[in-house]
Amino acid sequence: MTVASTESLTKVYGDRVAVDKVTMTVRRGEVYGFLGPNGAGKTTTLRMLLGLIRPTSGSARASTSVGALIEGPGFFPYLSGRANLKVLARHRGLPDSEVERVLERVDLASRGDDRFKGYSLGMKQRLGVAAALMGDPELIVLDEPTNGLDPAGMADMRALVVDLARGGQTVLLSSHLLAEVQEICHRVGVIDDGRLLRESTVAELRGGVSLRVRATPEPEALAVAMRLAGDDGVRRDTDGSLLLTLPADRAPDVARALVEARVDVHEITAAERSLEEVFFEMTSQKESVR
Ligand SMILES: Nc1ncnc2c1ncn2[C@@H]1O[C@H](COP(=O)(O)OP(=O)(O)OP(=O)(O)O)[C@@H](O)[C@H]1O
Repeated sequence: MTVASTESLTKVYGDRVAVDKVTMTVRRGEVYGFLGPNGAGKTTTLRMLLGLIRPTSGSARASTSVGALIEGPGFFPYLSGRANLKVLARHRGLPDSEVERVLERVDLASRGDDRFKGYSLGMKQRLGVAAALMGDPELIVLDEPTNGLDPAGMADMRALVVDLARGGQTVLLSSHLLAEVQEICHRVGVIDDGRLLRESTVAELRGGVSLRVRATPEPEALAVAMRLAGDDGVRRDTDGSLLLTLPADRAPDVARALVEARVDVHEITAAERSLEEVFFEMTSQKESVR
């Protein structure tokens, strides 16, 4: 079930198209990674989805309750984390018990009485997530939640997102870090230069698992590979090995067929493309179309 979606969403600033006909959907229960380099249009898209700015054309809607951490959370520096959340809770008519629940959720309960001012950046971000979780919204939107954090803070934030997802929380997060998205997201929308290049699961995006085969003589190996994986299912890698689009459990079949064809097998391994490779391939394809 879709909890948030955009349809041909567009935002123009002067002569700059910040977001260009973006159509995306976030489904209930998933961690959706909105992935793209700085300036790609992620924040602008999220702000339109949250109704903070108006689209130039197209539409964006969240069909459910939403909590968000979108720009550096505005907390009072001299109040404690707990007191800051209480201010927000009063403002929104929520009980103090909700403050305690979300402080526990982001693992800040024991530091809740410290002044916000003295928090590390990671703790400040986690307090921001706590604020977004107040009132138990079905969807939470996190704009670059790990940006600026040190490695430990990033790891904490990733663990928190994974933990929220395990509890059934739907999360939409933006990131320019491929490794991060690969690690914690179920589905990804790749955005560059305002345009959504692709939307799919992380696994689909990487093109599934393929088998890397190193065998000689090469022409005979290629013929066998094509017979098993189809003409379109074989690529030759730069080092001369063959990449077959076949699931890893077909490795024994491939080995047998090669041996039967009197081909010497030097290596058969499962090879998965990293999201990084796919991303650069995608963005360079886009360049060449221009
Ligand atoms: N209020 C604004 N006025 C003019 N241009 C803007 C405005 N907001 C964003 N832009 C431009 O729109 C483009 C997309 O910006 P946006 O902040 O959405 O990108 P982003 O992917 O979130 O990048 P970052 O991670 O750097 O925030 C950029 O070129 C930016 O300069």
